[in-house]
Amino acid sequence: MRIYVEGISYNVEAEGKADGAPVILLHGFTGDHTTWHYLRKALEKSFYVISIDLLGHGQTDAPMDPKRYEMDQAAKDIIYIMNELRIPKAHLLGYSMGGRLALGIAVMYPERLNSLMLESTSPGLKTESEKLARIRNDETLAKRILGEGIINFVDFWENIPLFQTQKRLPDHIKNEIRTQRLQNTPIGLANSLIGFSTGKQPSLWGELSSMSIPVLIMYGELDQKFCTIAKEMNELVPGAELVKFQHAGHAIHVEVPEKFVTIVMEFLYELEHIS
Ligand SMILES: C=C(O[C@H]1C=C[C@H](C(=O)CCC(=O)O)[C@@H](C(=O)O)[C@@H]1O)C(=O)O
Repeated sequence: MRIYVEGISYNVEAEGKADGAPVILLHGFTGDHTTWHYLRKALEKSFYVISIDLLGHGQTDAPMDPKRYEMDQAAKDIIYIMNELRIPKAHLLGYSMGGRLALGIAVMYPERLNSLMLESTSPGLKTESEKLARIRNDETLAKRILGEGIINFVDFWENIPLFQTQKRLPDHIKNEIRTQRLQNTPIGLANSLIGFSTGKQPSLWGELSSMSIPVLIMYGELDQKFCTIAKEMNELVPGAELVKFQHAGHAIHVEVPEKFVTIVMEFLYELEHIS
C-alpha cells in the first residue's frame, strides 16, 4: 500500500494477523522491504507485520532535499505511518541503517514501542571529529553514486569488507541481493547517505542508559566492528538481551535466516506470552 507523509509516497507492506501484535521491520542502506521476506513469512502467523521501504529506497519516494532524510524527519514519518495504520504501539526491528533509525525512534518516541530489536547497528559516533570524517566519507560516496551510476556503485558496495562473508552465500541469494540493490535510484541512495549519514545523526550513546523498553541486540560473530558496538551498547542499555550469531557477518537475517527467525520469534513470543 502507499501512505503519503507530507506529500512523500511511502511503500508499506502490511501482512499477517490483523489482530496480532504489530511488528515493524526497517531495512538497511541499499535495501528494501523484500529483505525481510523470510522473517515476514514466519511472523505473519502470529503478528501483524509492517515492512516499510525507507526514504530514497525501494518503491518509496526519493526527496531531492537531503535534509528530508535526517533522523528526526525519518522517525516522524514512521510514527505518522503507525498513526495511519492505527497502531498505537509496536515491536520495532531495524537492520544496520534501519537499526539506527529504530534506535532513534525508541529514544524520541519510547511510548510508541513495545520493544526494540537491533541487528548489526550503531547509536552513532561519539566525537565531532569522527562525525565530520564520516560525513565527508559519505558525501564522497554520494558523489560517486551520482557520478558513476547505480551499477558501478553496487559493484563497489557489495565488495566492501563488511560484506565479505556474503561471498559464500548461494549464487541465487547473492543475485537476489544485487538485483534488489540495483532497483534503487542514485539520488535516493546519495541523499540517504548525505542526510542520514552515520556522521550526521545525533549520537545516541548518551541515551542508552535511560531506555526502559525490552531491547534485543544482535550481531554476527564475524562482524568485528559491529560486534564491538553491540557489546558496548549492551553494557549501557538496562536489561538488554545480547545475542551473538555464529558463522554470520553483518547481514545476519540474510546469512543465517533460520537462526535469526528463531531468535526474533523467541524474543517476541516471550514478550507477547505466546507459547
Ligand atoms: C560501511 C560502513 O557503514 C555502512 C554499512 C552498513 C550500513 C547499512 O545499512 C548497510 C546495509 C547493507 O548494505 O546491507 C550503512 C548505514 O548504517 O547507513 C553504513 O553506511 C561502516 O563501516 O560503518
